[in-house]
Amino acid sequence: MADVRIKLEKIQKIFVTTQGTITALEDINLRITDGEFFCIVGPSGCGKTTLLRILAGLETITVGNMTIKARDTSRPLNSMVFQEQSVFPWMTVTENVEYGLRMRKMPKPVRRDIANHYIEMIGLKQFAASYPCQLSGGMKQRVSVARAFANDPEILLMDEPFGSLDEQNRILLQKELLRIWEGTSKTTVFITHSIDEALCLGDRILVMSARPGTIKTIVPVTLPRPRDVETIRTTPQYIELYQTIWSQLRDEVLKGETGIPSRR
Ligand SMILES: Nc1ncnc2c1ncn2[C@@H]1O[C@H](COP(=O)(O)OP(=O)(O)OP(=O)(O)O)[C@@H](O)[C@H]1O
Repeated sequence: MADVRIKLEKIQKIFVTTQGTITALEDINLRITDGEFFCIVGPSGCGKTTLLRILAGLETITVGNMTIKARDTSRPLNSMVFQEQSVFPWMTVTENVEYGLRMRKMPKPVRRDIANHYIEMIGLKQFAASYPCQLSGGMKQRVSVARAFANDPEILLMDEPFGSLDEQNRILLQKELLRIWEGTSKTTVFITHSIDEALCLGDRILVMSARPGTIKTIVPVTLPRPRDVETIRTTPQYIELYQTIWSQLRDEVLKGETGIPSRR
């Protein structure tokens, strides 16, 4: 069995605002193993981003413990990909992709090789010298994904990275992400609003409750790998898993909207 990479114990997160306190997360106990693709779904405002920001070290924990095992201290602990395009507009595609490596003072020829490798993998070789303003939204998001992988972090944190893309671009990027991830087996935590996306990509799916976000259930995705995102949706196994997750999520979405659980 793979080593535990991320361990969260009894995590609680309370935000203190001028209007009062907001309990965003409550009693989160979680173990994510090395190389796992771990997806998180949950109703809007249930604390998904807060949880990811805690993992990234961008948010403090009110109560509880977090342990992230680092194998190699010369590598960054994490890289984050956001929903909004977060490329630097004044840098070319290559400069964007190699940014983290440059910050780590990696020699230029080495970082160029790594950047070129990922630029090729995301299909932007012809645009390597282009600036973000010359790229479409989907292409810019590809650059963010390539930069995150080029950085070679211990864990990859993705907050709805394809949420703003159209259906066609989303499918293409899911395929590319799967291909790169399958080649690196990098521990990945991926937030999405889409059960479909979580099923196409994930090894396990955490369904969170409405705020305060707790762990409602964790569903292992038993679909075989390598996965073809175009055909997997038609399998009976996929349909069964979809229904299992939706039945858990539906009540929480309704609770989030109305404050009361559904009768169904
Ligand atoms: N810095 C902050 N200060 C105060 N409250 C916050 C802060 N960040 C998040 N919250 C609150 O914590 C709760 C969880 O927010 P969070 O953004 O983590 O949810 P989410 O599940 O990612 O939502 P969505 O799916 O809509 O992006 C919300 O009620 C939000 O208003």
